[in-house]
Amino acid sequence: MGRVIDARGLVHEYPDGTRALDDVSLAVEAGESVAVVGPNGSGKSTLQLALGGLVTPTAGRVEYFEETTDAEAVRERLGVLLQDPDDYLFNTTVREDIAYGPAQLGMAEARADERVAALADALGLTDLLDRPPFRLSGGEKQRAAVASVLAFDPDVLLLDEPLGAVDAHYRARILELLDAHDGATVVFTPTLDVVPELAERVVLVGTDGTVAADGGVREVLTDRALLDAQGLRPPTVVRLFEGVVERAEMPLTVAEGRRYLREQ
Ligand SMILES: Nc1ncnc2c1ncn2[C@@H]1O[C@H](COP(=O)(O)OP(=O)(O)OP(=O)(O)O)[C@@H](O)[C@H]1O
Repeated sequence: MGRVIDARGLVHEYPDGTRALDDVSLAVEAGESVAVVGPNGSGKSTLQLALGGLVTPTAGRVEYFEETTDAEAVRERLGVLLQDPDDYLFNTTVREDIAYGPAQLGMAEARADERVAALADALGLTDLLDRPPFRLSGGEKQRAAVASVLAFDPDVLLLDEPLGAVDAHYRARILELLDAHDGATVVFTPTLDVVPELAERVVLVGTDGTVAADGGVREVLTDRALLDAQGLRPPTVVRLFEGVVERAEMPLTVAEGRRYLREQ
């Protein structure tokens, strides 16, 4: 599939003059998993909206699948999850919400039912399928929104804070689902602790709306000066081992930290 997303020189200014993105370029290859991080208000959500074709940037352009710069032409291949789950859940029941994408794509009913059941099972929604979405808790809504995006099997997932409201159990489930989502390309906006669980690459959007860093997870998340300059803290595990372990050996996840300690 090659290059799935090729964003060049994105600038976005909201009508009130706020410049949310300033010359952001980002190329994402098929199968890559990229975490977009940055302080509050740096432009992460705006970047996801621009990548998803849901805002038209003031300048710059996004090319999809080396084919087109028209997001609408590839809409069914883009799975976009915005920050607020209420933007997705508008049907009468959770089941209809999850089945909505597959129905829009004309997926055969039996296959769509299967997908709804499998996702509901994986995300603990089976007993909630007949409920109206507005009667769900915050975490349940977020799980339902993630299910509704995964249901139609998009080639690229643009997920703005998909894990914010979910507890540790379902966070792990969602990460497993994303990891298993065959060949999908994922651009997601997680908290720093979660980044090494899924991403290989980190794009750090700075307070000024520019790309402050774009590199490997280890390179970016162990760069204290870089993170300090943006008011960010390294993941908890990195803070624990900072000054004790060289950057090149630094455990990035709890599992890696445990392994390191066992080997001492
Ligand atoms: N509709 C809007 N009108 C004007 N300014 C906006 C609008 N939406 C966002 N902004 C501004 O654009 C900048 C980037 O916002 P954005 O929501 O993209 O940041 P973010 O990195 O996702 O933040 P957070 O971590 O708080 O979710 C901020 O200064 C924000 O105040």
